[in-house]
Amino acid sequence: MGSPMAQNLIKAGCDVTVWNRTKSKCDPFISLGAKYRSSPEEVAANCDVTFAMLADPESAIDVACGKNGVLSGMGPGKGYVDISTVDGATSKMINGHIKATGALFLEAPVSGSKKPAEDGQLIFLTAAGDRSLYDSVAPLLNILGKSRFYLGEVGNGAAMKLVVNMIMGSMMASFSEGLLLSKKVGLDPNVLVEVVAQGAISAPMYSVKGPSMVKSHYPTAFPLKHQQKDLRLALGLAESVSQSTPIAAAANELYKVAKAYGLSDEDFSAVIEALKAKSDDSA
Ligand SMILES: NC(=O)C1=CN([C@@H]2O[C@H](COP(=O)(O)OP(=O)(O)OC[C@H]3O[C@@H](n4cnc5c(N)ncnc54)[C@H](OP(=O)(O)O)[C@@H]3O)[C@@H](O)[C@H]2O)C=CC1
Ligand SMILES: O=CCCC(=O)O
Repeated sequence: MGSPMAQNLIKAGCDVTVWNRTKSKCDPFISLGAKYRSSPEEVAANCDVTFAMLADPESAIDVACGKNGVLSGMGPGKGYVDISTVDGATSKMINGHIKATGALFLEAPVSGSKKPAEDGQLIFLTAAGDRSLYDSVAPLLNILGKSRFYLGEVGNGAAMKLVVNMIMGSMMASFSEGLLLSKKVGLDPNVLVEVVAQGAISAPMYSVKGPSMVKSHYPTAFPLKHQQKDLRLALGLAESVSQSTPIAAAANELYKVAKAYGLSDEDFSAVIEALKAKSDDSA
């Protein structure tokens, strides 16, 4: 996700500096004119605003607060925008450390996957205690996304993102059950995809991913391991307020099974494979 976003900023004429743990992934951007720095600290020290797009809470904390991390390069007049999908506690912790340097922090997870990222059509779910950074990076968010919601206190953006992805993970698990059931009772799952697309439960996700799921193809847009991470974090959020989420809990178990089958880096629609395996077990 970080790659298409960086590319869009470069194409828009922004002065971009990049860093990634696996350096080779920076090479295409260096060819496009971006500068390269050898650590998150160096990036932060040399830029007014630093964007981060990282896998999970652990990597977000490590890159922000670890050795040669963003914190060491932060200070007054600078801003840090974390786009990674993390939990509210992680976001608040990073916010606290960034603010202590005199810099500003914006939590800005996104809805929308690889294609919307390439097309600059992401939906930003932003939240920060300090609105001035939100206002100053608005032109950059407008390059990367088609809409943005300012949600107030840090933690609200993470919570919104987790609720959205909790729904998405359950929807995909349910759709997978429907595809397999239709096939088992002698229906054509391709026709099911068409029927669903015409009615009240239509969703771009079903129309885009359904045809390839029928062919057992799962080209990765949103890695399954990240969907399971988001369900796990959403269940933690629900528990923190004693909200019952039995559907999401069941979906999470299915994604865990899919991970155990080695599907972590496939698209999250590969969760259907876990159901196929379960059906085979009980046959
Ligand atoms: N894909 C999608 O459709 C969407 C994803 N998201 C969220 O965005 C984030 C990124 O997703 P995506 O780009 O798909 O994921 P990827 O797994 O493709 O990329 C993860 C990035 O995190 C880096 N990383 C992982 N662990 C560490 C670490 N310990 N230290 C430093 N860097 C690390 C990786 O570096 P390296 O290249 O070295 O492995 C890579 O740059 C996730 O939080 C995901 O939930 C949000 C919206 C949509
Ligand atoms: O976090 C990933 C979301 C993927 C999407 O919104 O299509």
